[in-house]
Amino acid sequence: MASVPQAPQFGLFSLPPIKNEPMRNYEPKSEDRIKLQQAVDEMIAAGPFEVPVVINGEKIKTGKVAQQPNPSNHSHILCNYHEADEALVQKAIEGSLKAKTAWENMPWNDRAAIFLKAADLIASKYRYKVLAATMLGQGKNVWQAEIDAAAEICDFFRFSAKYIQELYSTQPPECSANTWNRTEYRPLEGFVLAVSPFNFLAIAAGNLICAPAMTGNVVVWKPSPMSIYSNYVAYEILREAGLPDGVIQFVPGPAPEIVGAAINHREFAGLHFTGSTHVFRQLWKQIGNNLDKYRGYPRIVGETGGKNFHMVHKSANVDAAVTQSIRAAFEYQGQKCSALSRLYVPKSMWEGEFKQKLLDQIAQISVGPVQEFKHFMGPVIAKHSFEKIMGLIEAAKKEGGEVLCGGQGDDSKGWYVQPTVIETKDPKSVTMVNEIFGPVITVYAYPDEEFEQTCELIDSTTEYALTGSIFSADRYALIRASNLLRNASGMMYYNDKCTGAVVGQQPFGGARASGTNDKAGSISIFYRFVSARTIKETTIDPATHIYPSNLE
Ligand SMILES: NC(=O)c1ccc[n+]([C@@H]2O[C@H](COP(=O)([O-])OP(=O)(O)OC[C@H]3O[C@@H](n4cnc5c(N)ncnc54)[C@H](O)[C@@H]3O)[C@@H](O)[C@H]2O)c1
Ligand SMILES: N[C@@H](CCC=O)C(=O)O
Repeated sequence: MASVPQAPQFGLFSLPPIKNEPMRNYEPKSEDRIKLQQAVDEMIAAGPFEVPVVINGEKIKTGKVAQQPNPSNHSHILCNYHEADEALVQKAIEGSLKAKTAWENMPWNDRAAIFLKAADLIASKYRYKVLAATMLGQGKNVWQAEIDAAAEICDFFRFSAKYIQELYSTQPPECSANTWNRTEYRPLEGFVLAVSPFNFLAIAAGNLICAPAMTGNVVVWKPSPMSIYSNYVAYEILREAGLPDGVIQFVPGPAPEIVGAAINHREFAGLHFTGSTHVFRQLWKQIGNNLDKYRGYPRIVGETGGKNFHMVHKSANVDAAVTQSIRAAFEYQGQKCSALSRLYVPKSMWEGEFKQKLLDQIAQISVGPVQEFKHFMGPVIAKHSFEKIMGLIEAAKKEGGEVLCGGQGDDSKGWYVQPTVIETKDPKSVTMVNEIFGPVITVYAYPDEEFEQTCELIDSTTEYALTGSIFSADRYALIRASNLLRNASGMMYYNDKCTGAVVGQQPFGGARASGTNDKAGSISIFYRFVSARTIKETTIDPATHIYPSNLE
């Protein structure tokens, strides 16, 4: 157990300049390309790796082992990981509560320094290793891995420091005579449970665990079984950067058991979740049922599913709308929560040139294993995803949807699904409504004169409200659609694709069934993991209890 540091801080420190991590290109024959290819090849040859549970800094090999396959080639096992059980969750919680006093007493600049160092380590010494682990484990091609596991994760660490500094500086604007008002932003009492999705390392390690930890909370982290290895690599980097024992406990294992044990604990203070809507709803209900058990009211933060749209107006630039739609729908095989899933195009434009241009560009997309850098698309994450996606394509066909391209999958070596476009005459058909999380878009060619009615249709088609875009060269149409679609998404793009939010630039989150919209990548999220205490100090004592108004 670390002793409680009470280091004096003789200065109000500024942070080093905070900027987005520059993206690298990995063009053929570049040094980055050669070194990354080497890291990928070495990782394939050296695996499978062994990943322990980590509690209080101790690496625990439970002997109950599960596997994370490489989705590009599922006979290749990337890692074997040890699973925790309920007893280890109790140990993790107790250990984190013991680590809490020292952690929350650590001066803010020292806490920040750990995460700033982790960002610098990822950006330099470990860049290729983190990228290789993300490519092989999560089926990302180089560019998608660079977005996530180099740029966004560093951005989360660095911008979080900036936002917390801003939060701590947010103080009451007024003090009456002879008083001093102050606000301190205490961490929550108890521990925070972080439950992360497979698809973004940055969301898991950069946001879900670090937003609470950086504000002084202790965290029990249950990573996704489909991204264990990259998550563990990032965790080890945080440890190398100086994260003390017990502050973040790494607890992989069977989800209902691990999460259930944490949620049932009296000291449960908050859930930081990203994943599917149905799991989040289930957890919220479990928490609600436990309310009498807890010390306080747990904070519940969850970003969940999407059914994202592009709305194209007749004035739009067709080439731009086509290209942006392809990127939004098929990058990372449609496995971004923000991925395009519903495309609305005026009928005359669709039949005129949009449809043909879309199909011509999609025909050039290559799909293949991520270690072959040339492919625009890789595999989907797992067998169950492959089956769900293929099942939804079949369901769309049964409802009369016409498959214009793709519709085929091959799971013999890896889980590959071809980029698929379905045209529907029924704007509320199955693939217009349900989240697919795969490389499939459904197009509805709307009557040219029904632009406004189609906006209302978009708004009322699904329960989700995550991301959406409007393509229009006509500013009046843009404004009209934006007003009609005000509540249809938490992220609205004008003449841009509906994916690709950047920390520090486009705070991310959706509403309705898509989440609590606490906007990761902005100051807002940090308010959820602190419990402010207001302090008023009086310097001059009153002489009497009588007020002037009491005088005759
Ligand atoms: N809105 C966002 O910011 C955002 C970002 C990324 C992903 N997502 C969403 O995440 C989903 C894809 O990720 P996923 O497949 O990892 O999601 P998921 O819901 O299957 O899993 C998320 C986490 O919950 C855990 N989990 C699963 N079942 C559980 C249960 N019964 N009890 C407790 N925990 C359980 C998983 O093990 C994992 O750690 C999509 O719906 C996507 O839209 C949303
Ligand atoms: N922030 C990412 C999406 C993360 C969800 O999976 C984007 O905007 O594309």
